[in-house]
Amino acid sequence: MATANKNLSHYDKDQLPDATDMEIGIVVSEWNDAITEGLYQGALATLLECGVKETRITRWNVPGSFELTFGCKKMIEEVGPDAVIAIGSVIRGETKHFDFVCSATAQGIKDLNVLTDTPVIFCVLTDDTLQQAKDRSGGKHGNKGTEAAIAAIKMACLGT
Ligand SMILES: Nc1c(NC[C@H](O)[C@H](O)[C@H](O)CO)[nH]c(=O)[nH]c1=O
Ligand SMILES: CC(=O)[C@@H](O)COP(=O)(O)O
Repeated sequence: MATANKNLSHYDKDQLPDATDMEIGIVVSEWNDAITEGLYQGALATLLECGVKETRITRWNVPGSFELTFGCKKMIEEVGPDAVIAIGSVIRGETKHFDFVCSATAQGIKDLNVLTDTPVIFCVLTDDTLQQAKDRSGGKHGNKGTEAAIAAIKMACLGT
């Protein structure tokens, strides 16, 4: 289902696991920060609404989405959260750089999910236009940050 047919911010809090004792890490890319800040605010608000304590949410910034993999890896090693949310916004430019950044970031985050025992949530928008990014970070299609926070809560206690 395309995002255009689904509100990214829709969820039923009563259907979620108890998140009151969870430790959540959030690594935020500074590229397109107007977008990534919107994603971060969506994720933060949802985590707090679902009972995660603000003192147990750790935020680190990295320069761009390509650095999210290293930032999440370092967060896992040094903080040891129950889950990490990787937040980025990649917007297509004139060259193929978009394709390489998106692919490397997605593969790197996938690799962390395979190689570590900590779930890393892919909250990276990969848009052709700024408007598409705005629509998915608190706009008409909701906020992928909300979706990512819900995924983090669910994955943090998977199998327990
Ligand atoms: N163009 C975008 C980038 N580019 C920067 C890379 O992510 C990386 O920081 C650089 O190549 C140095 O390693 N990053 C984004 O997050 N979004 C973009 O639109
Ligand atoms: C995703 C990017 O790296 C891109 O925004 C850079 O723009 P350009 O391809 O015009 O150099």
